[in-house]
Amino acid sequence: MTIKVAVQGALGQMGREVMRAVTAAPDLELAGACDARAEKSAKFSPAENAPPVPLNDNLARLLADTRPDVLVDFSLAAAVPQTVEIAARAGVSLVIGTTGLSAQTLARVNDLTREYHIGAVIAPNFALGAVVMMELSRIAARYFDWAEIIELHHEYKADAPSGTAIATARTMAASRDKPFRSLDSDAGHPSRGQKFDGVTVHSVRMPGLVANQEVILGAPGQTLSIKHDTTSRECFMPGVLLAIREIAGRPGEFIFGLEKLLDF
Ligand SMILES: NC(=O)C1=CN([C@@H]2O[C@H](COP(=O)(O)OP(=O)(O)OC[C@H]3O[C@@H](n4cnc5c(N)ncnc54)[C@H](OP(=O)(O)O)[C@@H]3O)[C@@H](O)[C@H]2O)C=CC1
Ligand SMILES: O=C(O)C1=N[C@H](C(=O)O)C[C@H](O)C1
Repeated sequence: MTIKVAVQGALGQMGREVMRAVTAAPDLELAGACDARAEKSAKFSPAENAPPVPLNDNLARLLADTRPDVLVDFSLAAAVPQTVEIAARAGVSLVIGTTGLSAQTLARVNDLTREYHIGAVIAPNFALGAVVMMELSRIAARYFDWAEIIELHHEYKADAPSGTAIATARTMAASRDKPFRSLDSDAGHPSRGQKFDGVTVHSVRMPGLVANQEVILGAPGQTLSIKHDTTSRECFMPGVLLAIREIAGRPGEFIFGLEKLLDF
């Protein structure tokens, strides 16, 4: 059975990559594309030699016209609350990679999955290597009382810190039976970063980067560094396609984190 997919934020860096990956997958069909900048009802070609697909800046109209099974969203955090309401009412399941979402938005998506019998996967990072990095950091956090994260991204990134850094810090803290330690003298020194669940996070933004994260854990006499480097956005696609295929057959389920779909 072919799964019909629409993309929100289609003209962005990730949206374009998702359209290429969906077009190349034999079991998926790119049904339509939505973006804030799209000309209504325009048609455009998502990849070389690919057939044109409808491109619309009105999501409700696009979903009504093209009837996809799954909407993939890589857009802007502020746009997601409206997107999820429109998709749910249209009975379309969600795969969301947009970061910077509030706790209220996550809770609302959870409610919508049950109310409208749709599935939803939200993952701060779809790169399998990054998910492994987060899992290794979770395990290591039990054995080290000190931890800091340095995340480095391209200069166009809208949010800081990254969704991955926040999720990593939360997962690490949750795996421990006592809080992480840090210096009392950190207070009042902005260059010491920002704490999330006791883990200090530092954000670097500059051209030349895609996405990188290093988790450094410390204990007397030793440190452990766990690092993931993204060199192209292609790395997110196996995770995005996995999420599309899984959620198409899991109505009513809300899944946060790609690790829940992997065999850890
Ligand atoms: N989970 C993961 O694995 C990953 C997550 N991300 C996240 O994905 C998101 C997008 O990243 P990226 O592709 O680099 O960003 P881009 O800015 O390149 O793309 C976002 C696109 O969404 C469009 N957009 C903004 N507002 C709306 C709206 N209201 N309706 C429809 N489209 C809209 C933008 O249009 P315009 O430019 O006109 O504003 C733009 O075309 C970010 O939150 C990023 O953190 C990124 C990589 C991996
Ligand atoms: O904006 C990006 O580029 C990325 N965003 C995600 C995040 O905020 O963690 C995932 C990855 O780091 C790339």
